[in-house]
Amino acid sequence: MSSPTILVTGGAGYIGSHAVLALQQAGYDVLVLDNLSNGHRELVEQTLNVKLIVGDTNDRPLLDRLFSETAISAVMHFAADIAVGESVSNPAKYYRNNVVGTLTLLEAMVAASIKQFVFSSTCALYGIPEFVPITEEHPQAPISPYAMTKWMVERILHDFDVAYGLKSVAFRYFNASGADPDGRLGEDHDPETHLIPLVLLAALGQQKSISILGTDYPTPDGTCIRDYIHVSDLAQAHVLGLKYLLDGGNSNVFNLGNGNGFSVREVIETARQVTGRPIQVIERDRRPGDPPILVGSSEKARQILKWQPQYADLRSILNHAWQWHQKRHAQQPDQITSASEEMSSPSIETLARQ
Ligand SMILES: NC(=O)c1ccc[n+]([C@@H]2O[C@H](COP(=O)([O-])OP(=O)(O)OC[C@H]3O[C@@H](n4cnc5c(N)ncnc54)[C@H](O)[C@@H]3O)[C@@H](O)[C@H]2O)c1
Ligand SMILES: O=c1ccn([C@@H]2O[C@H](COP(=O)(O)OP(=O)(O)O[C@H]3O[C@H](CO)[C@H](O)[C@H](O)[C@H]3O)[C@@H](O)[C@H]2O)c(=O)[nH]1
Repeated sequence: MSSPTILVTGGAGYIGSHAVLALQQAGYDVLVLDNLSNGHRELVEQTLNVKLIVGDTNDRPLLDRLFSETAISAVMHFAADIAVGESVSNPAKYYRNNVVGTLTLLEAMVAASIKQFVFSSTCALYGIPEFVPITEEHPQAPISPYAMTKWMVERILHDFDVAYGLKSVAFRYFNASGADPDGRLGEDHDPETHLIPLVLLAALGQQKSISILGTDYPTPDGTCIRDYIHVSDLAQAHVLGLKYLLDGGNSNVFNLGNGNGFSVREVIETARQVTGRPIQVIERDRRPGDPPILVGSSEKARQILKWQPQYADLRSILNHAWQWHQKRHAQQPDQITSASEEMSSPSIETLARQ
């Protein structure tokens, strides 16, 4: 019997490419659909050796053709625009790509009778937490258009189950980070907005400094606290979520985090220790749309999916990311644009502790 074929949208991106690798290792056949707006062709075609269809989730005729030509068992949907700050200044882009694009994909799936869907949601839909660690029952109150797009898709998924029997698992990730422990894949966005890669780029000398975006949050050191989750652990959860659906599981939502919060300052300090390099810091104003603290409980995923993260400590996350960044920038010594470099001028400037 041949293996089920899984369509991975956004498989040329950061988390999607790690999921493709995990799916391959679990014995699935994989097909990637990616418009390469933020992804990497060579990652799919060379590193992962998987067929890439360069196309858009908004392209319904393409999706219809794809679903009629290939027997797809399930869809794993990573394709989206992902920058919280940009979603505040350009919400139209986010509602179109993340909501309309997903709706188009779901309608094509229903038309083709493909009934299993794994979705990249976000902990950002909880908004400013009323309690931590955040469980799946925590009230939802998104504070950015990005988070609102994920909230809307989760509502659509609920209604598509009731009306069309489409079964879904939505994973609400906390902060995806780290890189494949064997160094094959990593985080490669341009412009880069995420803290950990930007800190490591500063350690590498690819960025002059790292900006701390807000030092007046109601947290012990004034900087935002996040729950960093290793991308390979996320990928493993997706394989388990897929199996759960293919085994006949009902639609469900799961948090994916480690339950430990680290402040921006703590991440930078740990990065100094892991890399052994000085990292210069500039303190700037807050970035719009950032909740002060996001830390999650993933007990539900552990119990129902039997998910067991392998790399739960921040040092492993930073270490794997550091290995990958060193390799990546040794090959291509280019300069990555940091989204925060284009933001407001610094309020205070501090040189890093060495
Ligand atoms: N990175 C995180 O910490 C995080 C946290 C929570 C949720 N997520 C979600 O996880 C998913 C993947 O995030 P990532 O960090 O890997 O992002 P990424 O930008 O690296 O990957 C997204 C991929 O989707 C592709 N894409 C975008 N729009 C598309 C479209 N309309 N059609 C086809 N391809 C399209 C891009 O080219 C890119 O390769 C996203 O849905 C994101 O919202 C990420
Ligand atoms: O140069 C930077 C970049 C980020 N930060 C801070 O570091 C923390 C983490 O920021 P990231 O951009 O790395 O991650 P986010 O928490 O904003 O976003 C991630 O988690 C979100 C959920 O909160 C979304 O799902 C989003 O897609 C995903 O990238 C935030 O407090 C942010 O303000 C800085 O201080 N300096």
